[in-house]
This record gives sequence, structure tokens and C-alpha cells, in this order.
Amino acid sequence: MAKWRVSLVQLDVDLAVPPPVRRARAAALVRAQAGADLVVLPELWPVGAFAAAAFAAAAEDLTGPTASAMAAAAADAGVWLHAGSLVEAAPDGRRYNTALLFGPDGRPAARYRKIHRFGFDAGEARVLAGGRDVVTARLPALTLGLSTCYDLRFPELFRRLLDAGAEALVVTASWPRRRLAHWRALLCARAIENQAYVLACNAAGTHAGVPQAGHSMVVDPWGRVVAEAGAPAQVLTAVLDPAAVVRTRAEFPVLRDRVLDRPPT
Ligand SMILES: NC(=O)CCC(=O)C(=O)O
Repeated sequence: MAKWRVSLVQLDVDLAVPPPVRRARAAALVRAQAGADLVVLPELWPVGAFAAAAFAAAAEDLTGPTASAMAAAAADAGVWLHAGSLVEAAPDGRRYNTALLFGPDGRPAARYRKIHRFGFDAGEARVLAGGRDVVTARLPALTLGLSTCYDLRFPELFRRLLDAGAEALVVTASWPRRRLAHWRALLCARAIENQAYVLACNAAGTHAGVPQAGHSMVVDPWGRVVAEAGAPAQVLTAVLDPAAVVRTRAEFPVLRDRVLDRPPT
């Protein structure tokens, strides 16, 4: 089975830079990944995940400027693009934290509305609606399971993704520096317990007064960190071997020993 080249584009979410300029920079970085198979961007990079006061004004529909720019960049680069997430102004009148996946032809391939909203009684938990659907997407080499940032703390979502066929778990994020230790531990745990690749793209820089952790990571199905970024903006690349998922699950078949919440066979 062919190897998969992934690029995690750890963007600096600098809200002093006007949105059209940030959009153009993100699109240019995606185009520069031509030759990769899959490119991933961070959560809510068009608005800043901790800038909840700006969410209403920044909400876009799925044909708006961010989605259009990302679709064009995916097509120009000929890559699968997980474009991170944006604040979606949905047809039901609600706003969601919505992640978008485009195919190499620039066409929408999947949409995931973040299920677990962060902030307790503030931030996105207050101003956005939560999604309900567990979303996987079949790519030529691997089935992706989609998740967004705070979702990482809820292993039951990842079990559902596993049961829906996920072999690589994408985590688009805006995870603060203060909880970097949680980020690293939870990413490895999700990889180990589901025997899946984890592709985690975080934000860099500081926005709304919250320093971001960076440290985007690729973890293999055995739980080994294959690649890890530092704190500043950078593009992290790695090569995935889809056969490693099958091999790990066959050689160390813990998933076979599940007792609770076993999927029907
Ligand atoms: N954007 C987020 O969901 C932040 C999550 C977070 O900071 C945490 O779980 O810790």
C-alpha cells in the first residue's frame, strides 16, 4: 500500500494581521505543500479560537471567503486538505465550530461540527452550538476520523471513530501552552488505545491573550511520536504507512478483547 505524505501547517494565529491577508498566507502555505497527499490546518485560524467575542461577526457560510480560498488552494496543490475549522453561519440559524475537508479537486469531501465545546460557561461553549455527528472520510489510503481540539479529552468520541473505520485520527486544534503536557499525553493515548495514527495540527503564537502550545504532532499506531513541531509557526511533515495500522492491530490485537461497548459484528 502506498505511503502517505502529510503536512501539518502550524499557523501563527495573529489577529493583528487582517483576515484577507491571513487567508492569503494560509492558502499560499497550502499551495506550497504540492506533492503531499494530505495537508492539515489548525482550529479556527480565521478568527482565533479564544476570540469568542468576534465569532458572530466572523461567521461564514460554507461557500464564504475561507471555504472558497481553501477549496481553490487544495485544487491548485492537488492535495487532500483538512482546512482546520471556521465559525459556520449555518442554514439552521446557529453557529458551529466547523471543520472542512476538501478533495484534491477542490470539492468538499466532509464537514465536521465540533461536538464538545470548550469554555465551561464562557467562550465557544456559550456562543456556538455543538455538533452531533461523528464524521469519518475515506481517502485513497486511509480512513480519517475527524475531531477538534477539546474533543481530545473525550475518548468515547474516538472509540466511535474507530468503530466507524478510522485508521488516522485528525485533531485540528488551538490548544494553549499552559496545558501542553495534557496535549502530548492525550494524543499518544488516543493513538495507543485505538491503534491508529494521530495527526494533530495546533495553532502557534498568541491571540486573545492566550499563548498557544504549537507542538503539532504525528503519532503512529504504536504510540511513537513520529514528528513533533516546536512552539513557533512551522510546517511539520511526516510519511505514514497505512499498512502499519493493519500490522499493529494484527500483531497486538487488544481491540479484539473489548468487552464493554463492543460494536456489533
Ligand atoms: N480550543 C479548544 O478546544 C481548547 C481546549 C483546551 O484548551 C483544553 O482542552 O485544555
